[in-house]
Amino acid sequence: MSTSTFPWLKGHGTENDFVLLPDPDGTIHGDLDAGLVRFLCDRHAGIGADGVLRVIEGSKQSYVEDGGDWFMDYRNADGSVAEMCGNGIRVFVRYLADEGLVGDKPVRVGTRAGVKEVVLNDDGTFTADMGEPALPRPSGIVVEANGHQWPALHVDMGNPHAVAFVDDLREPGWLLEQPGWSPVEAFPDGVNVEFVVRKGPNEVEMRVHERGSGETRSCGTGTCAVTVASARAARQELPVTYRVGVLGGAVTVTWRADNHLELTGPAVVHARGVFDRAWLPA
Ligand SMILES: N[C@@H](CCC[C@H](N)C(=O)O)C(=O)O
Repeated sequence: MSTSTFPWLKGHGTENDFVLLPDPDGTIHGDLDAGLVRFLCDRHAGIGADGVLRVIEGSKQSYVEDGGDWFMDYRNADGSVAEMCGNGIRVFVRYLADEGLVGDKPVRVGTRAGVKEVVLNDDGTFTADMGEPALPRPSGIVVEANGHQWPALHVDMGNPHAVAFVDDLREPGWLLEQPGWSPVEAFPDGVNVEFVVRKGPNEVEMRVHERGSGETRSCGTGTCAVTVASARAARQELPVTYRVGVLGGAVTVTWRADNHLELTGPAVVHARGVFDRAWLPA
């Protein structure tokens, strides 16, 4: 049964920002209403965020078989469900660590894309084992924005990405709408689109239009997809490490010899409050 007031926190990872909803027993929010998510993420009428991270004990959720120690119930700003969030998972563990809810061991975070292990590093950053990438369609994808088209690589990080190389990050123009893609059947559930420029042998910069959230200042799963596309394009051997610059900062991604992607970056929680459902529009 949902309560009339509930706690919330706000955090970000390289300025990809989230409202966190602690719900350890899964009883505060039931199945989390999409309308509530949209309201909380609204930057003018709500709190404002790219997405919502609901925090449930792994054994108290019923979305996946193995919910890990803690399950990250991720929702995009438009209320849709996504499988995984690479910046969100670091913010999620930042919250758990701040609250003393985890010890020194790697935290097993359950997601709809499987359990991911996250560690807190001595320098305050977090490293997430993001698992193996999949390349369902190694060629033939085209993405389109503002009348321009680019060939793109489909990289699946548990959620879908299309990575396109550009000469200049201004080339795609304003990303106010979801970029188009072809063939349409490649992404039946939509896609996150990354535009990338190479800055050096192991350094790239990117912009991203996220499915369900619009253009954001960073996307962790996107930085992994971009690393895969960049290393493949340069025919680099594994392991390989990239610095990936995003609008909100930079992260480090290592594509390990065992084919796992490891994402390292900052995560902060910077505000908290109590929300009253009576404030929701009728
Ligand atoms: N910002 C996230 C990705 C969030 C989900 C994405 N919009 C989707 O729908 O797949 C990240 O940091 O990975």
